[in-house]
Amino acid sequence: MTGNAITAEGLRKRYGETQAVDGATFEVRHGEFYGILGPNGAGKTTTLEIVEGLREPDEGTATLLGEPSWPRNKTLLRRIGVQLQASAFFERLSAREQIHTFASIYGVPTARADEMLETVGLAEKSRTRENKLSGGQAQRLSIACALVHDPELVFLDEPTTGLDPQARRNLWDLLRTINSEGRTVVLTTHYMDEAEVLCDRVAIMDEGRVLRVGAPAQLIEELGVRSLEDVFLQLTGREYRE
Ligand SMILES: Nc1ncnc2c1ncn2[C@@H]1O[C@H](COP(=O)(O)OP(=O)(O)OP(=O)(O)O)[C@@H](O)[C@H]1O
Repeated sequence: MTGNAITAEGLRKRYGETQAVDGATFEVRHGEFYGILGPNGAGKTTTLEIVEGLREPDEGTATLLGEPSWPRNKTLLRRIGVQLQASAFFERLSAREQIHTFASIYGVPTARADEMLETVGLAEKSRTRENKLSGGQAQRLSIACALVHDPELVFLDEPTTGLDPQARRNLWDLLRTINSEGRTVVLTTHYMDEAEVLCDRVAIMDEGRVLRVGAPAQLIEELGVRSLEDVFLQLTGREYRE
């Protein structure tokens, strides 16, 4: 495929007095595992919402899979997967009912939805209600729902937040598989070790701008530091977790 999976140029978005995104520019290649890192309030979520076509920028343009993100494009929405927070599940439904609901929205056969539950290791929990799933299970269900229509590109917003180390590692394996099947993966995370092991490249964001982009190892070398955590500290002048 030619061109980039995502091109974002000079994105700006203001909410009242807050300049949430202030000229964000970056590109994601097809098949890339791309991380967006930044402290709370850096503008990551707003930037992704603009790229996904869910929010109109005040300025700038975003191109997603070769098409403009805005005005919202229904054909494009079918080609991308957006992981919703576990709190966005339909109330009182079981894991299987949740994913069947997503499948029916996209016209996907229920057998495919059941397969997806199995892929994320939730076949045994299919009859469990959303509010009875553990944190890791709920994250895996939300990823399964985002993948049920076999999108080319997946957006994951802090997929491993709040998980114990073993559950995080299991999810890393799943995310690697998703990417190795040829899908572009864009993820935001608060964990530098996670970005370091998973991402081909990361964009470091602060105050609505992309400060630097590169492969984790390359950034570490360029700045002459020991870890991505140090890169972050050096570029933003602050600890990642405040
Ligand atoms: N709908 C909104 N209305 C008003 N202000 C908003 C809105 N959404 C975000 N903001 C503000 O814009 C700034 C950027 O928020 P955003 O959620 O994009 O950052 P983030 O990097 O995703 O943060 P976090 O890591 O905490 O999720 C913050 O100061 C936030 O308070």
